[in-house]
Amino acid sequence: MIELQGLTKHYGDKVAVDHLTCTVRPGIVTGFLGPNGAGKSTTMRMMLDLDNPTEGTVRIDGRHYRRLRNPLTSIGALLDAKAIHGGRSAYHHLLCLAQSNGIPRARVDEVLDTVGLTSVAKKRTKGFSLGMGQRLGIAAALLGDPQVLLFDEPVNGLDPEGIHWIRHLMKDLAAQGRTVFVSSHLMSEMALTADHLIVIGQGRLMADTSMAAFIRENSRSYVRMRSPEQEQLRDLLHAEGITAVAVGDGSLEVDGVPAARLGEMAARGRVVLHELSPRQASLEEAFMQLTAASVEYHAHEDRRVAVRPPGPPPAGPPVQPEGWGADWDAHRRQRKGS
Ligand SMILES: Nc1ncnc2c1ncn2[C@@H]1O[C@H](COP(=O)(O)OP(=O)(O)OP(=O)(O)O)[C@@H](O)[C@H]1O
Repeated sequence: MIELQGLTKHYGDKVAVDHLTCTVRPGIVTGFLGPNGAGKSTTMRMMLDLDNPTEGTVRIDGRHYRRLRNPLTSIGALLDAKAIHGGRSAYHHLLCLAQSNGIPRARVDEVLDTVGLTSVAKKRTKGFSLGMGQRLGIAAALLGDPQVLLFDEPVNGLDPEGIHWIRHLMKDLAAQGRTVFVSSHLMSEMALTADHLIVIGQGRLMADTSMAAFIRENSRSYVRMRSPEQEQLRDLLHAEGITAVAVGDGSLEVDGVPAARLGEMAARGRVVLHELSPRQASLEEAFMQLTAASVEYHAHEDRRVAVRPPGPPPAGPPVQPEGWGADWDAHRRQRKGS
């Protein structure tokens, strides 16, 4: 597990991480969320001893990072996939890491196979597309077969197939009993991957809870009802002391009463229902609700309009990864499709 105790980081006057105390447990995927500038990357860097805390400690399976004999065999991390020597091949990049950490050479082939890079293992990494770079970074994280894994924005640059792959990889790693700690700005992806969430805002802990509890506690749940006899339905509910709020699209919203009870009431009152649906806010809504006050940079309404005018997006060329890496990605997709 990873234990943070009063972890704090100052950059001059700026408090990037502020007395963070929490434990990241094994056997589950723990998501790490926070608005831009909340201190996620700084926290992850301190976990890996790449930055010194101003105060507080980080322990990996009970030890400080510097006390780990071969760190890669205890903790693996994907922080910045671009931080690779471009002149080296994927194979040599991993081999250097293996040799300096006492990891057998055979493991290099294994992890290349796991991330699907075997066919390009001898190519120089400077030709790699964004998605291939991410896969290579993940291979490096897995190299020492560590019990603890950190992934900072792991789905960055991956196509839908790659995103699906990393989601299942993280779940499998957790199911093997490992500690998996992952940050992402993609809320829909986080909702599908993480079992537990640690949320920070302006460096401070805001939530340390299960995904289900986080959504329940930070969002509104209600039941949506639609009826061709809306007035009768409202009167019926009113008679039972229930307030139904009419929303623009002709439906009613009811807070705090289970859908089953509302359905039974409508049946007893012989009111026809066209819709009776319990609604729960998404992770994104719950996250925005919780962190609204701690967002460092807000978009200015006028500026946003200026940047993105109404109508279809301009017909410029899509941003594509350059070099033969792009071809490799396209071929891989084609192979999958055929
Ligand atoms: N080397 C540094 N020198 C000065 N300030 C820094 C440095 N690194 C980070 N900061 C500041 O510390 C705060 C936390 O930054 P950090 O990159 O950890 O946030 P983050 O949650 O990872 O953000 P994002 O989601 O945008 O990646 C920010 O206000 C940032 O400007």
